Amino acid sequence: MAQVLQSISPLFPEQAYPDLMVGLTVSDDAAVYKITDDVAVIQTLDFFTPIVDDPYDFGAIAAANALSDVYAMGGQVTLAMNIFCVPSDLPQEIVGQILKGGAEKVREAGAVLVGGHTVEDDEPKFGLSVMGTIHPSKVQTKAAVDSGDILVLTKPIGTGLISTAAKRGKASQQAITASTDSMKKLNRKAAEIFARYPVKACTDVTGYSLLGHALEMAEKSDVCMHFNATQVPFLIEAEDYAAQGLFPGGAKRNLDAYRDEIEFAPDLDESWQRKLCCPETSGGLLAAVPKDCLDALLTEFSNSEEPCWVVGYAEAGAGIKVSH
Ligand SMILES: Nc1ncnc2c1ncn2[C@@H]1O[C@H](COP(=O)(O)OP(=O)(O)OP(=O)(O)O)[C@@H](O)[C@H]1O
Ligand SMILES: [Mg+2]
Repeated sequence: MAQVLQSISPLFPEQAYPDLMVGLTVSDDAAVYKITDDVAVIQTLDFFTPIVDDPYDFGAIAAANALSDVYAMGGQVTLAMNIFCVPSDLPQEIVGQILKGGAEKVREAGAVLVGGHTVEDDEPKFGLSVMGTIHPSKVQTKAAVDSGDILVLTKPIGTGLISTAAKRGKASQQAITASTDSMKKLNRKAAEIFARYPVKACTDVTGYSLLGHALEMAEKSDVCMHFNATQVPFLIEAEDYAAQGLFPGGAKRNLDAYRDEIEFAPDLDESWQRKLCCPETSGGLLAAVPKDCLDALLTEFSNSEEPCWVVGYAEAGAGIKVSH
């Protein structure tokens, strides 16, 4: 996609839009446009096909996922609009449940749903267009990781493994519930805590996987991001499903795409490598935290009963290194 976008980004040269802080050329989790010296708007949209059976949960997950890109930029959400593709024979009850799941998530985020657009389609698709706000000096990007920063992650990974196991009838109800709850969880509180500290670099972990999104940050920031594999948190039973080979197709695709830029320790076998490159849905925030505020930040996460794991650090160099 990045290559295709290069063909349209010259139509909008940066110098012609001095108030555009993040757009096509920079490319990040969301676009950011400065309105005044104190306020910038954040704009993003996301939608996808059902990834769970329950229509309410699907709506809630799609909404949490769409809202997440505003949180990844460090902002708060203000307005949301539904994007809805509906098969003509989908029962009204299911249509209503998808919309309700999304709307209740928008309200939980403190935003207001103000409209949307619906088209008929063979396969249902749902998501949101979201507007948020942020102080221009507080914008967090993928390009601002500094050597010496500590890498933290706010949700366990493994949603792709559990979804694949569920599709093949191999996942426990406990694992399916844990994964659904994780995907429905807003990144709001985590983003609010990051915003109280000098955190400049953040993204959310989604389809390109933990290491894929980290690689984007490493490349844009000109640093090497070093992960300790055993510090990476996994959802319950996700690693068991990996041991059974229940990887989604995207795990190998991601790994093949990034293999040249990732140096794995020799004892991290193909299964480990795929686990860390497995696509996630509505994952947590991956942030780079300056070392001198790490303890205070972790204490605040702990006091707020919000999870946050230290998973690595940034150092001089390039690409990704993963040790055991
Ligand atoms: N069709 C498109 N036209 C213009 N820009 C696009 C298009 N598709 C993606 N982009 C831009 O490419 C960048 C990456 O998009 P993507 O949706 O993969 O974002 P992400 O934040 O990495 O993933 P996620 O939305 O799952 O968190 C974003 O800046 C997005 O606005
Ligand atoms: Mg994102």
